[in-house]
Amino acid sequence: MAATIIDGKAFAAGVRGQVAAGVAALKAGHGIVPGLAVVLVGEDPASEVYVAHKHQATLEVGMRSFEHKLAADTPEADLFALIDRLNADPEVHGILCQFPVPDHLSERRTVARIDPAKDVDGLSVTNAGLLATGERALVSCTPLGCLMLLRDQLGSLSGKEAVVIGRSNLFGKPMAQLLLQENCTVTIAHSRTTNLPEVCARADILVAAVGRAEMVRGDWVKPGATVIDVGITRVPHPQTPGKTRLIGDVHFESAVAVAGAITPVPGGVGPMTIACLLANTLTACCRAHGLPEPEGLTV
Ligand SMILES: NC(=O)C1=CN([C@@H]2O[C@H](COP(=O)(O)OP(=O)(O)OC[C@H]3O[C@@H](n4cnc5c(N)ncnc54)[C@H](OP(=O)(O)O)[C@@H]3O)[C@@H](O)[C@H]2O)C=CC1
Ligand SMILES: Nc1nc(=O)c2c([nH]1)NC[C@@H]1CN(c3ccc(C(=O)N[C@@H](CCC(=O)O)C(=O)O)cc3)C=[N+]21
Repeated sequence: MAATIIDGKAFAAGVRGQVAAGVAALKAGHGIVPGLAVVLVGEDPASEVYVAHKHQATLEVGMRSFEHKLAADTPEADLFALIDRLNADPEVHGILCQFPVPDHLSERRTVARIDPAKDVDGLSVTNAGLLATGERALVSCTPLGCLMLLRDQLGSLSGKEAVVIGRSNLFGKPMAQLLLQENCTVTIAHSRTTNLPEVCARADILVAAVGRAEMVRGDWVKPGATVIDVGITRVPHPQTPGKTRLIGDVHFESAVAVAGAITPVPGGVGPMTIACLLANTLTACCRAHGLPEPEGLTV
């Protein structure tokens, strides 16, 4: 039987609808408008596209969007002065600094400068620690989005074998923490893992976040498994010169024949990342004002 193709685009539209309802309720009940600030340093074209998407999506759910584009040679002190202003600004409830940043800046130091209560990427040591100890955190958007898709697809995840390929702070580690919290038996694989195909073949839930196009083949997938493809590689479009297309970490054609359910690229995890960024901004805003958080948008 062919796999279910998980429609992340449609699911994300539902999440954005819930966020919009929460924003409307905050406005009507309390006169509060959640605000998201996105900081982009330098002129990476891919990052500019994402930042434009985020800006549009933020406005569509009724939030304020503050875009800050800084020159590629911006000194760290200037970036930090901006972050300090955003930390202190009561109209800003979420702050995201788009990565990668130019080489003279440090992602670690940049994240550390952001107030953890406004860290809607969930990257700060505080939020990572809260997640790891099972306390209320702001959770990195992409893992949060993947968990929403998995719960929708599978219901309870308890007792399932989960394999996450990739161990980054932005995705792999928080994804593994969330799956552990859901009572999965979690394996984290990475570039030094031996026998990766065998490790993957154990997985009831296989999550790939590597950044290597079509690395995961159908014969690595356990029959009936749920496959979540996080990877995004941009390649030249085969037919249209000057255009690009996106490729996931999973070889879709071979995996779809074996899996029980699978996310496509594009239209799978990517749209959930942006929807969860908005959800996190609403959550941060509610917490900042001591108001109850909307159901279903946090873990
Ligand atoms: N759809 C979305 O919304 C998002 C998509 N992404 C995409 O997800 C992918 C991963 O992102 P991110 O986590 O930030 O990337 P990183 O580059 O930070 O991490 C990649 C991970 O993959 C591991 N890896 C590399 N090569 C192999 C290999 N041959 N076999 C097994 N593991 C390997 C690395 O291992 P090691 O630690 O040993 O080096 C590392 O842990 C990228 O394609 C990115 O574009 C990211 C965020 C959001
Ligand atoms: N601080 C920080 N936080 C991030 O979360 C972060 C980041 N930096 N840097 C880059 C990566 C990548 N990322 C994506 C977001 C949305 C899509 C997305 O919307 N993808 C659509 C397609 C978009 C298109 O067509 O270009 C899809 O997969 O269907 C993809 C990737 C967030 N990232």
